Amino acid sequence: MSKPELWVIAERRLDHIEPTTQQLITKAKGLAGDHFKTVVILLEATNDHLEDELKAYGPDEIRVVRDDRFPTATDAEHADALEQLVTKYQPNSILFGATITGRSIAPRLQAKLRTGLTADCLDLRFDDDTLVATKPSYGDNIMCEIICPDHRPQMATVRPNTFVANTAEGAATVTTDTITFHPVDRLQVKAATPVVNTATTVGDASRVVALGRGAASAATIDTATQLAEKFGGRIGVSRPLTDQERFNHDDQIGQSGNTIHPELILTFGVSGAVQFLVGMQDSQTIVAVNSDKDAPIFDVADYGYVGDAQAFMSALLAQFV
Ligand SMILES: Cc1cc2nc3c(=O)[nH]c(=O)nc-3n(C[C@H](O)[C@H](O)[C@H](O)COP(=O)(O)OP(=O)(O)OC[C@H]3O[C@@H](n4cnc5c(N)ncnc54)[C@H](O)[C@@H]3O)c2cc1C
Repeated sequence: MSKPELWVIAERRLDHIEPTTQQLITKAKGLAGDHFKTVVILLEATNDHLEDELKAYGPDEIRVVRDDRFPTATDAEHADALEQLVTKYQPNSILFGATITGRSIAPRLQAKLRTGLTADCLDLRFDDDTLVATKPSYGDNIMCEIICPDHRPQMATVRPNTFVANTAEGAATVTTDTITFHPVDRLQVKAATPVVNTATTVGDASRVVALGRGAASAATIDTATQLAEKFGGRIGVSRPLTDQERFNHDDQIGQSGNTIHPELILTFGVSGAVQFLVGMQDSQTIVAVNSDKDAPIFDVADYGYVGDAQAFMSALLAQFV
């Protein structure tokens, strides 16, 4: 019999919390309602205080386990520690970020617990106490809702940036717990060298100029680039444009690209296929320019203009001179 606890497994990135953790806390609080307690599980070194980066997001409890081996522990050692906590507390459900680390630890834990794990989810909801996890399936062509009716805990990994992190009222209780650290000798982390990655993806930008097949000429892309510079934003593209040499997967918005929530997105010549919309429809303000008045992008747009992308861009750019 599981307890009504919904867990988020906190992930460390260098000396900070990986932002997907905060996004998952906000989502978990929304899912929990009055029925579940949201608990963040944090494995950290004795002198770490990563819980300080989590409190503001308002989980009911942050359960901390401290051991100086955690920062360099292997994924197998993390999974072993988590198994001990799950056995002790019997949570109803556990959420991980679908990051490289989350994708490695979650299935190890799932195999130990002999339960179900839905990977790379794009949405979550509860049907009573059954977690309904939505994920793209069959070559990403359909969205499947997957449940694990017979086993607990229910587990899911969630794609980064699928949900927005919001700070919340209420003080989280911080508790400490212990486990027995079982070293996995056949695998040892000898050193950890941070990879300095200065590359950004469209997911990092707060303002985005998004181009689709109706705005794909070299001249239009040049105008869009100037516009993005004026806005202090970044170019993003629909999938067809990743065929062009100047764009790649880091620039792609959508189901098989990046999920983004910028404060402003201007879309030009994008039809609004569901695979594109799922990656940007939660943007704060959406402006759409399309020559087809019936294009589905207008269904999600706050402001729409029916007409030529290049003409609109040039007119907008002229306002900055
Ligand atoms: C498994 C799978 C995963 C996918 N993942 C993604 C994904 O992550 N991201 C993604 O984007 N797509 C994805 N797709 C593809 C998606 O289905 C669409 O084909 C794609 O989004 C269409 O891109 P588009 O809107 O640029 O092009 P189109 O659908 O061809 O639309 C072009 C638009 O431009 C308008 N237009 C034409 N000329 C002008 C002009 N001069 N001025 C203004 N407007 C003009 C047209 O009216 C039209 O609406 C995926 C598909 C599959 C099957």
